[in-house]
Order: sequence, then structure tokens, then C-alpha cells
Amino acid sequence: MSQTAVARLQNVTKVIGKRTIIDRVSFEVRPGEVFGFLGPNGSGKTTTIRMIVGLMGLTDGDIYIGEHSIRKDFPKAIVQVGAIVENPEMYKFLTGYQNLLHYARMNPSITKGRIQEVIELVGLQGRIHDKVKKYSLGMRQRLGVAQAIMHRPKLLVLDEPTNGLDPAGIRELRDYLRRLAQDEGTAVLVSSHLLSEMELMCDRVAILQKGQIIDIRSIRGEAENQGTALDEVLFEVDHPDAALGILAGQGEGRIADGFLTLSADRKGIADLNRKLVEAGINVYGIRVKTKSLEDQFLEMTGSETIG
Ligand SMILES: Nc1ncnc2c1ncn2[C@@H]1O[C@H](COP(=O)(O)OP(=O)(O)OP(=O)(O)O)[C@@H](O)[C@H]1O
Repeated sequence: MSQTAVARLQNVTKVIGKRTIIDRVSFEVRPGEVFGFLGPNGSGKTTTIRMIVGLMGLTDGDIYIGEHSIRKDFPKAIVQVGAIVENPEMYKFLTGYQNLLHYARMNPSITKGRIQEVIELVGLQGRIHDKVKKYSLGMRQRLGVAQAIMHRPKLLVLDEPTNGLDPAGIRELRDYLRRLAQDEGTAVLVSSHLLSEMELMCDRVAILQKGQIIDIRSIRGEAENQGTALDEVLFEVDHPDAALGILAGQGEGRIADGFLTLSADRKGIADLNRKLVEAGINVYGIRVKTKSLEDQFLEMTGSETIG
């Protein structure tokens, strides 16, 4: 486990009544990354986020923010978190700036200079002196983010931030979240049930299904070996039929275009290769056809549950 993680979930479990809603969820969010928490409706994203931001207790496992456990050291952990979980409460009859001033008064470490900085970070400088009741949904959200990051949290958590935004609003959200991650080194955790948005916004995503993490991967492609995602693997061998017989019982193997083709994860590829070589088959090449994130998401969660 990386020492530099901003947030680290370790076997986080939530049981409500007799139901295990969240089942041993583990992942970490690193400084300066936008991390997506992706799953179909009802998979448990909101429940997990409520535990991260201290709105709900854990049944088992732990969450660390920096080195502080949310269970054992709650005040020190939570001070490093900024969040918008439910709709941000703003005074609509005040201007954006007056709202920020109001929240800043509760924390003496927030200077006027810092307020100006966050206004620019979320790109509200042109409209900050307008009344909030005149703001669009996207602008209200920017103001919410500005408020959530004024105290320089190490982790910013946003639950379904793209809900209700139009494509332009989503693009703007992406741009200023990336700016925040890059300029301030803030780790950003965003949840969504829409893969397409996560792909545009995030560096890495964890895929949640029925309360369990089924995959964690970088958006740029490489699987991180924490999940059960399988790639299609093509073995170039001297005797494909014999090889298929040797690997019988190792999954759905077939011969296609002269290649022995199977589904396997990284460790599985090494195991299959060893079995073939030990049985006297010559392996000339191994080609891995990594599935797109979308293929995997559809396969894992079922297409009817997306969107
Ligand atoms: N307080 C509760 N009591 C009983 N069941 C609950 C409670 N809160 C959540 N659940 C159940 O836990 C599961 C996960 O819910 P959760 O809201 O975390 O999912 P989600 O991924 O955020 O979905 P959505 O995107 O629809 O909000 C659901 O089946 C939900 O019915």
C-alpha cells in the first residue's frame, strides 16, 4: 500500500439490518489525481461516500485520511476532507462572495486572498458578486466546490457531481477539477454511474457492483490487478489442439486463426504458459487483447444497468 495515499479504504464494510451493503471495499486515492467511483444505481457508492465523509459509521474495516483513521482519530481525519454530498446549502439571497465570506468566518485560517484564489480556481470570478438565486446549477456547484476547498483539504469528495449538468457544464467541471488536482495537489474522489463521464474526468476508476469492488484501473488502460477483470489472451503454439487439451478445465478455451485463445488475468497468463511449457508445447508468442473499459463495465455490470 502506498505511503503517499491521501485516502485509504481498508476492507470497509457496512451491514444494515442483515444486509451487507458494502463488502470489504479497499482502494486508495493519491495526491493530485481525480479518482472515479463508478457503479450502477444502488451499487453502494453513496453509502461508501457517506462513510468517507463521516456521515455514517463503518461496521468493519477502516478509512485513513493521510495517516489518521476515521474511526480512531475522527477530528484529525475529517479536517482534511472537503465534500459536497447532498446539495450544498447556499443562501440564495446573498451573492456568491457573501456566501463564501460567511463560511470563511467559521475558520480563521481562511484569508481573503484564499477566497479569491478558490474563486479563480472554479472560474467564478465574473459572477461572484451576483446573487446565488441567479446562478445556474453548474455555477451553484462551482460555488459549492469553492466553499468545500477553502480550507485546503487534501481530499475533495463529490457525489454524482455531473447529475443535472449539460455537456458544457460537465466539461467545465472536468476542467476545474483537473486544475484543482494539478495546482493544489488535491485528491478528488467523484462518484458516477456514467462511464463516459468518468473516462473524460478521471485518472483512475474503481468499479463497484453490489457493494464490492470488481475492478480498479487506470483510464489509460493498464489494469491494476486488484480486480477480477479478464483479458483475451492469444497463445501462439506449435500444436494448438494439443495445447487446448492440456488446458481443458482452465476456462473457455478455443482455437481461432491458429491461436489458442482464452480469457485470463495477468497471473493466469503466467500459469497457463507454465502449464503449456511443462507439457512440452512450444510457446512462440503471447498476445494480450485488453478490453476497453466500456466492454468490461458492460460485461461486469450488465448493459441494462448503465445510465
Ligand atoms: N439506510 C439504509 N437502510 C437499508 N438499506 C440501505 C440504506 N441505505 C442504502 N441502502 C441500500 O444499499 C444499497 C446501496 O445504496 P447506495 O445509495 O449506496 O447506492 P448508490 O450506488 O449510491 O446508488 P444511487 O446511484 O442509486 O444512489 C441499495 O440497495 C440501498 O437500497
